[in-house]
Amino acid sequence: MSNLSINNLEYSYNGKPILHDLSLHVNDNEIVCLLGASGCGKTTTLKAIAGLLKPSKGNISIAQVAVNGDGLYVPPQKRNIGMMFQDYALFPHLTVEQNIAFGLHQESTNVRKARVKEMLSLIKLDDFAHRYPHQLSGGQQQRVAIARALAYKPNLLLLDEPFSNIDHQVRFQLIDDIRRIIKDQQVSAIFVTHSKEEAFAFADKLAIMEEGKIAQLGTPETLYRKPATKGVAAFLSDGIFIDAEAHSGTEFKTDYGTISSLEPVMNGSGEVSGQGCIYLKPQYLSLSANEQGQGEFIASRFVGNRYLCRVKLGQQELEIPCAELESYQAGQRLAIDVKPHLVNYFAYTNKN
Ligand SMILES: Nc1ncnc2c1ncn2[C@@H]1O[C@H](COP(=O)(O)OP(=O)(O)OP(=O)(O)O)[C@@H](O)[C@H]1O
Repeated sequence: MSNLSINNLEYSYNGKPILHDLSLHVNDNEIVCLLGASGCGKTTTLKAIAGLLKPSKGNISIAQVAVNGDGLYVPPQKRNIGMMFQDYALFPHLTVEQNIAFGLHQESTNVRKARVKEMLSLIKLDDFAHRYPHQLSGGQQQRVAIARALAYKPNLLLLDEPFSNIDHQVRFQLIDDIRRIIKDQQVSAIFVTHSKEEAFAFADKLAIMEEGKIAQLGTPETLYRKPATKGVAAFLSDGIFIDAEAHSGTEFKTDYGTISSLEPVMNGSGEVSGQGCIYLKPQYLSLSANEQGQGEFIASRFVGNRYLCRVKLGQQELEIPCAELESYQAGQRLAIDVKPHLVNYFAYTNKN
């Protein structure tokens, strides 16, 4: 069942449309990550859900209760939403347990104490109840922040870049911890990040925003394998687009030879055909020295477990993984071999 339901939302800043016909549905106990280019409207969407701004059109309901739409506007404090923002700092003059208890002032002392104890145990900081925020690491502070956001049992949790100030070495452990905490509390969450790695590690589904609306919502694997738009493909991977003519859903003629798809690429009326482009992902490409080759070697770099060879193809450049350091010279011609894979093909229309 949908915990959050947003339909046809519109919002403009000073007459400039930011959210445009945006619809999004988040199921019970589901973590959805909003991803998209800087400035595409992710934070604006969170603010609209939280009630921090009023959309000009559309409707929002949380836990099946309408909070926006048809002239209705429920203020933030009545939406029962938990928030955890990058700069949503803990109160410095309150201890850990006082921070967690902050939203529980309407509860009896006994309920408050029990809930704080439960939350402290959930975030594994039982022995830190009397510490102040400055006596905690960044990761511990974020665990307290999540406990504070969850303490009053919100219907929905909003997280805006909660891990961006956390050291890279401990970030993915913290992501695992906070995901476990959210799942334990059976709450739905919307999470905004700039990092694809964080999104893949934290979310059940990704919602990619483009031009003020959701371009595609689905599991990370589905979006990666079958991106619905060129924007989604380019956002999730580091490939390039090349022209292609679809002879069938499995055979595509390109300047780099015929590329085969392991599964037929379909559109609404069957297998695709005609002119379009293919999104070439580096992991399906291999290089070999060849004076007639269409690629030009630029340089390679070591990235820990492999090398990346930077190659120029026509006017575009991309980095292709190589297991070993190749002794190519700058400017050397290289042949590009494309392994059969699930091809991402986009038909050309009048628009593109
Ligand atoms: N208070 C404001 N007044 C005017 N324009 C604003 C305001 N807040 C945001 N904007 C504009 O609205 C657009 C969307 O901003 P928003 O913060 O939602 O983007 P975002 O996707 O979260 O970006 P980022 O990834 O950089 O954080 C941007 O072009 C931004 O400049």
